[in-house]
Amino acid sequence: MTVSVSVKHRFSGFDLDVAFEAPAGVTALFGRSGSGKTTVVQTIAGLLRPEAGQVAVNGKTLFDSKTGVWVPPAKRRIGYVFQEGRLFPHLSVRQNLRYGAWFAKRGSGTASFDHVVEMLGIAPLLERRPAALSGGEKQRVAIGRALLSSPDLLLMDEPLAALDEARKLEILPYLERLRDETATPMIYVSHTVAEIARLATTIVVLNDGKMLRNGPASQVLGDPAVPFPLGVRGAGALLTTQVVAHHADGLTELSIGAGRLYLPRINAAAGARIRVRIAAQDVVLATRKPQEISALNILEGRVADVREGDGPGVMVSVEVDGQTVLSRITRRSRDALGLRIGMKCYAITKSVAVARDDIGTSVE
Ligand SMILES: Nc1ncnc2c1ncn2[C@@H]1O[C@H](COP(=O)(O)OP(=O)(O)OP(=O)(O)O)[C@@H](O)[C@H]1O
Repeated sequence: MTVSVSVKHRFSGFDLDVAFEAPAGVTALFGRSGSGKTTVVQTIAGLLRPEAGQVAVNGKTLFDSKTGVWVPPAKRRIGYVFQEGRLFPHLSVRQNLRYGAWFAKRGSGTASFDHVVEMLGIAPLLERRPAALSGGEKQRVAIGRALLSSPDLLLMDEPLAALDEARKLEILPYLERLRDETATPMIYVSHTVAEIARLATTIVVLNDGKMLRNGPASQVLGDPAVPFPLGVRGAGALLTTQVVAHHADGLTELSIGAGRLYLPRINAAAGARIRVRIAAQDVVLATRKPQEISALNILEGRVADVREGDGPGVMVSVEVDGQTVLSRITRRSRDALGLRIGMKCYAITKSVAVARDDIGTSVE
């Protein structure tokens, strides 16, 4: 199942020109406010007819400016989840969900009501009206309703933007399950790097209507050239690790090759694959293995890249067992350490520096 998008459109003062393929899994459209994310999603949904280009889902052409093909939105078999759930207020949760199922072609429905309800944890809510749900619960119901229409593609436009931090953390595991347990490809819009790092299989970075990068999540987030247009504070590499053990002092031990990470307890069984995003600004570098230091995470690697930005900082890529850790340090520190590509070095972070919402599950 792939989604192929190539669209050009002009608003006064804004030129959109974007082309990408979204393979199975979650493709995140990522970029600053006004970069064109929603406009792209609207062209896929059929809510905006672009001036030129093509949109195809699973080989089926939905729009082609050359041949004049234009499938109207209601016929596209695309589920759309907006910032706020937009549930029917006069219907119960069960009826809202049934409304989604009603749209599924008879016999073509791949999503079973019970499975969707279980996966999103909404069984206790079925008889309630939307007014009696929290923001996070409403979003879970909205996602369930979209899934039950058995769409070929699920579009989610900042589905967590209206939620506070606690609600976001509550809903992210459900979205991870959705990614891992359904075959429905998803296009997920966000400008929050932590959300993208948790969920994305593929990342498309947009900037001012143009595509800046497109590739597997760990590659894009680990690319030192990407963070600058997005703001250095958001920079951080994505690591795939494996749970080794849970320790009595409340720490979970994760492996990354021969290296070890110790993080505050993670709720996952030994052997589980866990995604961890480590913010570049939280990584300290040393050229000799530090002794008598409180930071628990000391990963041995090699300098793979050193990139200067406009300010006093540089972004250093450290290769650790085939994966990349990014570290943002000053030029002064780079010079003091004499960092050069190929040099052995140690990437150090505190266990408590890794935020809860930067730890997810991973199946790749
Ligand atoms: N109907 C419209 N008419 C004119 N300009 C528009 C229209 N819709 C969007 N734009 C402009 O297109 C640009 C991209 O908007 P878009 O909503 O796609 O950005 P976005 O990346 O989704 O932003 P945000 O994260 O703030 O939602 C903006 O400059 C916006 O003002």
